[in-house]
Amino acid sequence: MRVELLPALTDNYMYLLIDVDSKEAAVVDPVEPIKVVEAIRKHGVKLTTVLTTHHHWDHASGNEKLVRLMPGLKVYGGDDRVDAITKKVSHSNTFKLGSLNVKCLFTPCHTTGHICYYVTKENSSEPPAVFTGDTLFVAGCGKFFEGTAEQMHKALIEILGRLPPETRVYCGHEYTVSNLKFARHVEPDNEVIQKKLAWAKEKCSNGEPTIPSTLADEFTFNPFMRVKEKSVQDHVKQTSPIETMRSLRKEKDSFRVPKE
Ligand SMILES: C[C@@H](O)C(=O)SC[C@H](NC(=O)CC[C@H](N)C(=O)O)C(=O)NCC(=O)O
Repeated sequence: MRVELLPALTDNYMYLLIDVDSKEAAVVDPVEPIKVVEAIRKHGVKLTTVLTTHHHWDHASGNEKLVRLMPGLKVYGGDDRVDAITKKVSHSNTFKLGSLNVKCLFTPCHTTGHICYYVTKENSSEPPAVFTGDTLFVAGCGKFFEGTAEQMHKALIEILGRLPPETRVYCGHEYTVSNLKFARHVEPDNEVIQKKLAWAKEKCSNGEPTIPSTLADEFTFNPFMRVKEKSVQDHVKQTSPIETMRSLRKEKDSFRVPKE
């Protein structure tokens, strides 16, 4: 499989997912359809599928226009509020994209109908990929607009956290630097966070993406995936992972990101 990053708006990512064997492609959250059409032409692939992570305008508002430009597209999503939806999916639904297998992971919390898409290639040593929308970001997670700490704990730890550690994480926004500044505030003695922050600042100053990450790496620097760690629990003065999740989210919602 091949994944092309397509930056959109100010800090969103769309992704072109290509099955190299069949040249069939899907696009994740095509908020800027013209850029998608250009990418399809550039890569000479056949777009058949739209994977929508959630209904927010900065992810789903390009669906209608893309379907008008390319009639016949299948539009997947987990919420009736997703524009132009043709295939409503739920947890563990699977389908094929050429030779790739796509599995839908229901991760409600940022929105009630949020879906992550987990992609594997059979009989291949290629690492899997997961498109996490606004559930899991590099070093952070989405705001709990329509859900609870229990739901985000389930999404991050029990669903995404149990995928193979080498799984590549493709998220919905470029928030890595600000997320790592919050992670550093939570765990000032965590050297992995310091190194990842220096790396992410360098990438961003060169205009390069910090995506993808891996699930194994997220467990080393993402405070929302480290809610079992004593250092993280101590920071928020909690002893349970779910209460730690709740407290971290509350604190980050009003965290003032330092300039440096
Ligand atoms: C409605 C739509 O705009 C979103 O939900 S975007 C995801 C959301 N982003 C923000 O609130 C913007 C601020 C952000 N902190 C930033 O770094 O620029 C979100 O869930 N953010 C996660 C977070 O931890 O802030």
